[in-house]
Amino acid sequence: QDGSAPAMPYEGVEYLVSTTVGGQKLNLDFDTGSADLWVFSSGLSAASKKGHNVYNSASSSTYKALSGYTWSIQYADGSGASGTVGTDTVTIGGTSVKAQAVELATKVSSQFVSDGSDGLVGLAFSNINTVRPRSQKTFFDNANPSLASPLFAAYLPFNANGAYDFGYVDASKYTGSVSYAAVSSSGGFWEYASTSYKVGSTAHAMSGTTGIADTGTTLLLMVDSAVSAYYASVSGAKNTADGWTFPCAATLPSLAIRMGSSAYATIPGSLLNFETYSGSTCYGALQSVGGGTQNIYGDVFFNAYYGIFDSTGPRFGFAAI
Ligand SMILES: CC1CCN(C(=N)N)CC1
Repeated sequence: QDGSAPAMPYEGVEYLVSTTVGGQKLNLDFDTGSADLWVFSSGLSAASKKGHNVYNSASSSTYKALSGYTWSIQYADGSGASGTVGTDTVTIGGTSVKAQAVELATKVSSQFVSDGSDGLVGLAFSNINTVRPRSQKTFFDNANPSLASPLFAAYLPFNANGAYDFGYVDASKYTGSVSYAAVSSSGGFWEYASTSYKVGSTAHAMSGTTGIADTGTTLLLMVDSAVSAYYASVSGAKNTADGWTFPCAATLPSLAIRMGSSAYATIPGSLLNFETYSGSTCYGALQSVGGGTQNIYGDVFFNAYYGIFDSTGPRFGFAAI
């Protein structure tokens, strides 16, 4: 059954969705860049639990342990978590899954202790789920057969309440028409070709590069050729040990990103100043992805576009918000 759940912005770095697991309410970070649903659990140390809602499987009448199953995940930023596994009823907005694999964290890295989320809902493809000895399905894969349309969508406006829609595209959340990029899921991500970009109106090739639609990453992370070309047009921009900074008074050009083999998605300059770095120096929302040829289009992308994760194809749809 279809549903929509509010997504609340948290400190400009993520969006949290109130989710019930076995009737217990948790604020979870929806992450289309991973495929594990894991929660802070009663098995964590007191220090790790500080400031978080915690799931206690012992007080859920619908919890079933998966004996001998474990999970362990490391994220790109070096953070990580691990623990045990069971199933329980998970409800997000109006969409419920009865026997969803719920991964109970018995260890979490310091980044998660200081983070606002009580865990993650992985919405990438189930082939990268870390549960062993048998990998488990994502909430979307489990819910999919019960949805009117086999898709979910992310509406994440800048510094405002957003939503995740399951089973339908909400035409009230975007303007103009939807464009689509063909997705290759073999790497586990909502990944598509992204082979050129425009800084303002100047186009540049980005041959052999892909992008992933990643609600679990805050910024836009791109290959160095694109990031250098962008900041070459920003006077006073500097690549510091912490990343690219520029004078807060600088006028930032727009960045148009080619999505698949067709349309461009244009991020306005106003969304490309992430935060004050120090004094009158600001920190860019566009930063280097480090190595490789896979760009990571995070929340800043979704601040400009409604994102449609459609399992038909699969394909990724985008429409200006
Ligand atoms: C490719 C990486 C992107 C960031 N990640 C994530 N959102 N969970 C990890 C994978």
